[in-house]
Amino acid sequence: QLSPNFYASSCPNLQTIVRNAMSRAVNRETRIGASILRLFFHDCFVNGCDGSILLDDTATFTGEKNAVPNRNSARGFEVIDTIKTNVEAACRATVSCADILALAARDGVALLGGPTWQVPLGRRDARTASQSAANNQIPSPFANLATLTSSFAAKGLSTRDLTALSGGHTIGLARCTTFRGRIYNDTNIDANFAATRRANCPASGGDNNLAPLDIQTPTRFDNDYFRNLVARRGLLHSDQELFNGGSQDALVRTYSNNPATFSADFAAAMVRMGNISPLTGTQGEIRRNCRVVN
Ligand code: HEM
Ligand SMILES: [Ca+2]
Ligand SMILES: [Ca+2]
Repeated sequence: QLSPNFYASSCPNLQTIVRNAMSRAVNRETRIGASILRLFFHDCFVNGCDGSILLDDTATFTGEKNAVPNRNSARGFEVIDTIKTNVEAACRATVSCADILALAARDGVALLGGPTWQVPLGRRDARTASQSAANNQIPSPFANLATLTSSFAAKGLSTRDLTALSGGHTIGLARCTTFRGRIYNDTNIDANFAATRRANCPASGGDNNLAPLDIQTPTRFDNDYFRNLVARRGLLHSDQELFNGGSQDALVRTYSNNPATFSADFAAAMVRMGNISPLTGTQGEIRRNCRVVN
């Protein structure tokens, strides 16, 4: 029951406000488009797209920011704060943080050269968060294809959605700790690529050293992620699971040869991910500050 026109009369300039702020943020740091896209994924996979990931921990409230997949990793919260401030100035107490995140993720992708799509709107913000759900329901970079498939199925997403959405790894960076096992132990990896990555990710130490998820075009939203997988240059173990002799090999090849198919599937899958159990109507609230419940 979300609709792209949800704020058409209550906040007619919403999309322009979000787009302008994202444009400034991406110009300042291209990685921010990637970071915001990931925030949206990590929001939607934990009790739906309800802005839960945006809530700060306090003495009496345990949020999701310190869950294992997010701690020292999730970033871009200041940009969401800026957008929220601008949106509140134009349309007080009207637009949810969950919807702002959905629009910002779409705009980040488009600003880095990727597809665009209409974002269904009308989500409301959670008054709760779940660190344990974040730990248990956000997929691990060490997972195999069967586990990734079931993580996505648990959210109503298909294996085709899994593969298309994993194409989000065409932008952004990962810490050594998330891919060390792959570059030292996996055998389904290009030897030169593994050597290149080991140079800045030692067998011990350097846990926070960064490497691009897409070695070719880390700041461009294109289909190079899939070309890398075919060349056995996936950075995460979970990435290469999509092209390792299993059910997704053919689709990875299709995306690697046909950027338009990837773009269309990615956009459609982003809408489906954005539909994961939203709060609507009188559920939840319109948070005034994305970091705290009203
Ligand atoms: C399929 C299961 C997935 C796994 C196991 C996974 C895992 C990871 C890991 C481990 C990182 C690096 C985090 C760090 O080192 O701090 C990362 C980064 C990233 N992920 Fe995923 N991810 C998955 C799916 C997705 C999806 C569906 C999207 C979006 C559609 C996405 C978008 C991103 C982006 C853009 C980054 C880079 C963020 C930045 O540079 O700040 N990922 N992912
Ligand atoms: Ca959530
Ligand atoms: Ca790329």
